[in-house]
Amino acid sequence: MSQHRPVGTPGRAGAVPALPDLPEATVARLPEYLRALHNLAETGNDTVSSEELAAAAGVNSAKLRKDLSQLGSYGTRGVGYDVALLIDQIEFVLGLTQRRAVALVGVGNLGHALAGYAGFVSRGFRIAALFDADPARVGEEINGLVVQHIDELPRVAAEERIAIGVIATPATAAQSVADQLVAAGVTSILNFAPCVLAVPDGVDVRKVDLAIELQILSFHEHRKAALTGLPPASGPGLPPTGGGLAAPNGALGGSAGAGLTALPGGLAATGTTEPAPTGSLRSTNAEAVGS
Ligand SMILES: NC(=O)c1ccc[n+]([C@@H]2O[C@H](COP(=O)([O-])OP(=O)(O)OC[C@H]3O[C@@H](n4cnc5c(N)ncnc54)[C@H](O)[C@@H]3O)[C@@H](O)[C@H]2O)c1
Repeated sequence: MSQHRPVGTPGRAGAVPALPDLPEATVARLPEYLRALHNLAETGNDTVSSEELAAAAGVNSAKLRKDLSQLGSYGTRGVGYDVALLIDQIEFVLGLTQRRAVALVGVGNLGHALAGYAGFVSRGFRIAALFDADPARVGEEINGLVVQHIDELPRVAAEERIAIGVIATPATAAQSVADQLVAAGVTSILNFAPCVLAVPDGVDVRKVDLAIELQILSFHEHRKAALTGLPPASGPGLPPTGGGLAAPNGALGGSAGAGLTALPGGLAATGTTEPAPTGSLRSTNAEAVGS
């Protein structure tokens, strides 16, 4: 007996299929399952157990079973999940059954790398247009696409039915670019600029900031050093600042490395990390990495 109960009815002309209202954390894990499933399919696997899929996706198997049950997918006892069917279900829920057109704004260092990234196409997206404000960049061809002036955005967005805008401009230009994208009808934005964007209701913003990811890893390094009492691997410390946070000396076993300075309220500052720029840590937009 098949234990897959598909949500909605993919492909039924004229019908708006029912979609489950999934927790954001589940939505964030679905692409991981999809990537693992595509790898399994490519290596000739027709079925997969929840344990195998969980290991391939790097999550806990109970969490995976719970996530997939919310899609109406329970697997078959003794057999596992049908790989092709689960790919279809996840792609349907993520809206990947149609190739969405993406516009990239800001074709500098990062924009060049993104424009040349083959992974977008294989994961269901089509970079349909590249824009920049610098006349020196307009007309340049990257991966078969010609960079257009940002003033062309409204026309091109309508012609290409742009669904998603990617911002790779300096932070100072990002809000104005977001406003232009929204005015052109774009309702989903992936923002690489280190700033918070204000957008109207109904517009989704995801933010990618590798520096924030590094800062989070830095916190864990910092904490490990405090717990073990070993000096951090990064070498000699900088002069203590009031901006850093660390565990209190006493509570975490005393000598947590050179430069650990007790602060009122059970926090301490070490001289081992530079203070984080406050702007980059204030975000109301969803983080696209590590959320
Ligand atoms: N998210 C991350 O992990 C990450 C990593 C690296 C860089 N960044 C950020 O990405 C952004 C781009 O970085 P970069 O190194 O590619 O910068 P860059 O200066 O090389 O490129 C920026 C491009 O944006 C264009 N631009 C500026 N204003 C514009 C406007 N109003 N409309 C259209 N185009 C405009 C410029 O002409 C330039 O070509 C920066 O905000 C940077 O901080 C983010």
